[in-house]
Amino acid sequence: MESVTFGVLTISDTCWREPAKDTSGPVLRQLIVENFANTQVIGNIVPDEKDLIQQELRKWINREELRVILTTGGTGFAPRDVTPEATKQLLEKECPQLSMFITLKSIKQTQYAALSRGLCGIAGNTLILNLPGSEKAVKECFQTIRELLPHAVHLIGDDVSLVRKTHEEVQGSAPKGHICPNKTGTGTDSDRNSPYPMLAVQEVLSIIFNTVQKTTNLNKILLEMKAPVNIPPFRASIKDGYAMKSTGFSGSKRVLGCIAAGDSPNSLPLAEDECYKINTGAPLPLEADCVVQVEDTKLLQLDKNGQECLVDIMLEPQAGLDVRPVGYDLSTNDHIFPALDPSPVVVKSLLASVGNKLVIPNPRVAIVSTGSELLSPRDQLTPGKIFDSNTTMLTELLVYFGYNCMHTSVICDSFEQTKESLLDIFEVVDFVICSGGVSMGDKDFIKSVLEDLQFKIHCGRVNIKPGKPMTFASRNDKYFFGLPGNPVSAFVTFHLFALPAIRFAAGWDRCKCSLSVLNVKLLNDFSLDSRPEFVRASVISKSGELYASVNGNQISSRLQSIVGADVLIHFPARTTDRPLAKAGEVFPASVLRFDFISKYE
Ligand SMILES: Nc1nc2c(c(=O)[nH]1)N[C@H]1C(S)=C(S)[C@@H](COP(=O)(O)OP(=O)(O)OC[C@H]3O[C@@H](n4cnc5c(N)ncnc54)[C@H](O)[C@@H]3O)O[C@H]1N2
Ligand code: MOO
Ligand SMILES: [Mg+2]
Repeated sequence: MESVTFGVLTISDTCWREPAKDTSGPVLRQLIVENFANTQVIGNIVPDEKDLIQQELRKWINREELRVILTTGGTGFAPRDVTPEATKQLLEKECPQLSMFITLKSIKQTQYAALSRGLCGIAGNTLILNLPGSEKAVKECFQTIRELLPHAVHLIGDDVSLVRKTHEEVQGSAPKGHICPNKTGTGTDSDRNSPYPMLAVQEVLSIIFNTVQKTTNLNKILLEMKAPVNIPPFRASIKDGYAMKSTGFSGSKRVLGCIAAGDSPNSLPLAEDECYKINTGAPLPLEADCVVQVEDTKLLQLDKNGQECLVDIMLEPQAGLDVRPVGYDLSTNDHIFPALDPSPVVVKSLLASVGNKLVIPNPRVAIVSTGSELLSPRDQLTPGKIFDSNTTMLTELLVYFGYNCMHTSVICDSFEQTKESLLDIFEVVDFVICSGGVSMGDKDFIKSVLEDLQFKIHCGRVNIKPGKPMTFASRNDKYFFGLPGNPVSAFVTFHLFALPAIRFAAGWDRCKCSLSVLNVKLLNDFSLDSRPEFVRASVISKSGELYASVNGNQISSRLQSIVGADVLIHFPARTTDRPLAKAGEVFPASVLRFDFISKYE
């Protein structure tokens, strides 16, 4: 619950006199910290005096960032119990259902809960809850309200993004259903808001990982794989030089011939004053056991054909010198992969090195672009039309990350044609990465087609900029990503959601599926948006420290913002406290490409 402060006020004459006796206050503070990451908690103790209670409450209510006050004590029937009376006068709105809810839950533990008079209500942007004084009661009440608090704070602050964030941060038992943020409606004429809740990025990723099935258990396959051959399969020379017996000495030796890489190992007799000229990687003659590099020799004589026939070996030969024994790099039955590395470059190269015919099955992916306005980049531009950049961009991104695109198509904005095409395409692929047609327009048919095809729409909106209407749906082991049509939205959501899903299906570990994240220092101020924003930026390395410069106008239609985009900076949503990301501040950023530094200064 970033930038939210809780206040815990212990109200008790005894504790005020002897603070060590206050156990409920510290317990509450601890519960808050344990349950809501990144929150601040302040605490104080006041006696059962109405004025003093109100004085402290007012101070806290006036603090903008202090959004929840939990009082403990002074709620009972004793003459000096005045917490509810002190609280009531400060409240702008009472929340009797919340007090009733707490009481109903507490009564299940003890009937004495009926003797607590605690109030709940709102003052300014602060929620105030009167909890009883006993440590046990405080713990029980906290459990009761724990899951309601983020939503309550969000509603009071009218801040959709904050509740998303805080909701995720409720540790352990976050509700499985989604909190419905404001502006979620039925999508009907009388309520034209999107019926899809805006999910947080992490929430969508969890859904994806819990939905997508691995097409192959890459880790298991790779870790269990044993080498069917030795590398090298023969004793190989490490140098260009002369192969000989180490039992011979330095001095002049007759050159019996030349052995090149690819020659089969010779088993001819070899005397101590004889040698073979040999190349790096060539097999040693059976009787030789060392190589002396050409730099440590001198040519003494050529024969009449111009071939070397006598050389001076200038150093003492030693057994094993510059020889790679059989299986030195990898022995038969050794594990081929000493560790997990999902990189297709690594996996395919190592498999090639052992002559393994195994092909690791990758997910079958199709790229689909929707839009009646789309023309192939090869066509002539005509009025009202635009060139289709998404098909090329998404196909190239797939290839860049090591996957094949099995199929591409461009579909016009028609329900029937979209439905028919998707049906056909899903016959041959596991994943469709589609762009366009997922927002609120009457030609945006993707979601209704998915429903018609009995796909489950797991996500219809994400709380990010760009990419809000990103849609993820599945049916059995078929997966659909509806990326928004705006080219930059498609670019960003491909990296954030589609790529991790494909990698996961391909057998990658969850933690490796998303792009790597590093910290960058911002070079210029940037106005934060009401949605968390993923901003294209170039990385500049200044004496080894990484800085980021935002790539111009970030409107989601402007594909130019991906030029020189090394990273996507993760900016949090704007809050009243923090409208700006300031130059010099450090932010996490997802690395978009392997060569991710644009400039060294
Ligand atoms: N009433 C609302 N309208 C819109 C909302 C909203 O919440 N309420 N969301 C906006 C956001 S955010 C985005 S992003 C877009 C997403 O739109 P769609 O996914 O429905 O995509 P289209 O409407 O088909 O196209 C949007 C835009 O992108 C251009 N486009 C589409 N495909 C391609 C392509 N292959 N190559 C190049 N350009 C493409 C298309 O021409 C449109 O200009 O919706 C907002 N609307
Ligand atoms: O989310 Mo849209 O992707 O901002 O333009
Ligand atoms: Mg649209």
